[in-house]
Amino acid sequence: MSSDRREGQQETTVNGNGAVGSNSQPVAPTTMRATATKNSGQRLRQNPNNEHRPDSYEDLQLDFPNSMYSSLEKYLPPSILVLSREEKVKFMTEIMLRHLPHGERSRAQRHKDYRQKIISNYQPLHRELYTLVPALCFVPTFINAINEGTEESIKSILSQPSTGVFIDNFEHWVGETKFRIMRPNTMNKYGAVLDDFGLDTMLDKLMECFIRPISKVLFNDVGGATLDSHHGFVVEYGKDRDVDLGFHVDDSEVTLNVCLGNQFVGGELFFRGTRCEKHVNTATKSDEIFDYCHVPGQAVLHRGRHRHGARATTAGHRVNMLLWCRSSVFRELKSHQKEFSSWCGECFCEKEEEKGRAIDALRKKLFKVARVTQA
Ligand SMILES: O=C(O)CCC(=O)C(=O)O
Ligand SMILES: [Fe+2]
Repeated sequence: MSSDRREGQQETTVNGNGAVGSNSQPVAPTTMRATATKNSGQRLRQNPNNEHRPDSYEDLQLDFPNSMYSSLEKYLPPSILVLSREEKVKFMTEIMLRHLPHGERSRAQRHKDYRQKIISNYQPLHRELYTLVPALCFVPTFINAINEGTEESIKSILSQPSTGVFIDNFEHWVGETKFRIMRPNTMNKYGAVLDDFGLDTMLDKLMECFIRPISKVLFNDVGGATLDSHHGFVVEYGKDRDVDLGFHVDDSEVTLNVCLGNQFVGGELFFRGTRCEKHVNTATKSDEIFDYCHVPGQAVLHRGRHRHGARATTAGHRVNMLLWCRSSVFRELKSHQKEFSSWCGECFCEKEEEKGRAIDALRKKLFKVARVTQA
């Protein structure tokens, strides 16, 4: 099976822990280093200033994930904290850039240029999609449940359909201008990275305001409560498009998969149990087999490490939007702790077997003691 299937072609990005991200987030240009600001001699604080309330950077098109700027702000020296938001951005970008290895910096530069080219040439058909207006995108019951934010309210809407996003316009533009776009992954020859088309701020909001509250309840064990970056893209299947998608795990903690349409036959998702890196190729247990038929307008939310694939779309045209949500906190913790995979079906079984063996050994020991005392 294909594990972390995008690894081969990821644009490496820093996502807080130095962990590899995919090509979701643009990163800073190398030239910014050469044009270092007058503040570049300043150093970060050793400890965060937890009293400080960071600025919001959500509305800006930034070189690193927006949430990283808010987090880093607590470490700014007092003389920088008083500067304008733009100056703080410049200072923090320089710092983050300094921590990128050289090869990644030039790759980052190319990706930034690539995005800039798209943004300055592409005319969005539905500009309203670039700001997430909940009332236009979701049914009221969904919004109410998120606002309530309880386990009960979240669970009550899990089978509710959520509305789609129009993406056909991208492909039309790509066809007309013959612009060579980067595909979302190595397995899909069709589809597009939504973040490259300027939708990253909107998708960040979707993740923070809607996916994170749900994941906090459902997938807390894989960092659902701390999702802080994403990779958003669309995939297309059918005649003259991709046919199916092999068995794989995603480079995400939580994946949102929304079926946008249109009419199609086939394309079912098949799930085969959640696995950590060590157990990704182990056998499937019968209770882990789950097949799901896509329905336009409906979304599936699953752990990224839940092994899955998509069967052939045998007729029509299927378009799905994927939002791979990641948690830098979870990845950081995982890299330091061995016992960090309670969510892996195989680790769980190994633990249960171990427990069984320990109980067996204890029983035998007690039995022996009882026999000795009886004799
Ligand atoms: O085609 C689908 O619905 C699944 C897509 C998917 O699993 C992915 O892109 O990671
Ligand atoms: Fe996937």
